[in-house]
Amino acid sequence: MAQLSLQGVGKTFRGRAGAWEAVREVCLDIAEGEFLCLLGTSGCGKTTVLNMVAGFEAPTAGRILLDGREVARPGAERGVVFQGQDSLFDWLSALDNIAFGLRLRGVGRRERREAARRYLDMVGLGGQGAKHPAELSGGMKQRIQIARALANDPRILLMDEPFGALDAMTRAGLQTEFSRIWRATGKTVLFITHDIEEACALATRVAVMTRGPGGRIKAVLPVDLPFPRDRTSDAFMAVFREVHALIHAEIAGQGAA
Ligand SMILES: Nc1ncnc2c1ncn2[C@@H]1O[C@H](COP(=O)(O)OP(=O)(O)OP(=O)(O)O)[C@@H](O)[C@H]1O
Repeated sequence: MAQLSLQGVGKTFRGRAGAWEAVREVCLDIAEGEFLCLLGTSGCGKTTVLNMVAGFEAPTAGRILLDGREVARPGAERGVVFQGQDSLFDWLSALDNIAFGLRLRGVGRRERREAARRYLDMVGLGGQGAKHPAELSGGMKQRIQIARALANDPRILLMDEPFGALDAMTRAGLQTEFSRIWRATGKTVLFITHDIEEACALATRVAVMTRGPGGRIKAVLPVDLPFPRDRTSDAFMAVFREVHALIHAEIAGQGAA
């Protein structure tokens, strides 16, 4: 049984501007420990899908099952890492930001400090836990967000373009590190991106969406390449080209055919 199953999921927003169909009939089965990248052009509905899996939004069609049970609300077994770096609490140190969820769950001070230190080390920021968000670079803040999500020990990480706002070199470095962390922890990851290279570097499967409105899953491609991945290898280039062709058909408007 898939850990996470999206079955004919649709979302139509209704507001003052009228109805807007963001996604239509999205079907996806994600196995435990998988790294699935949801890739698509801007506005195709990627964030909408992630928000529904997170339980922030309810589907208007179909259903989402987690371990066979319908998702109705957010839950601690799903950790979310957002786009950008604004979700950290400015008034808390890096360490206290990481420990925040544990504190809410009533974990004792010593235990949560130990856990926070462990995850701070894991994201390569050991010894920098006393710094506040204003004293951290963009890449460091994203590492803290990842550490904070991991500290809650979720079964699934939901990540919405977590490296999108970073410069190319920082982004590539964090991709490599996060891939290592994923392999070490065995978490299931649903990762949203519009970056083809990022998807090919990280994913075990890439799900390509059609362009919006009413974005659907156009194709799901397995990326059967060993980790750590060599982005200059012929095999990597071949996968990149395949995904690129699917995405560019969408940009050129041939996708619906
Ligand atoms: N709350 C909302 N009310 C109305 N329309 C919405 C709402 N949220 C999203 N939409 C619309 O749904 C469509 C999909 O938006 P979504 O943010 O899911 O796309 P995306 O693929 O994540 O885009 P991007 O890559 O640019 O972040 C867009 O046309 C957007 O305007």
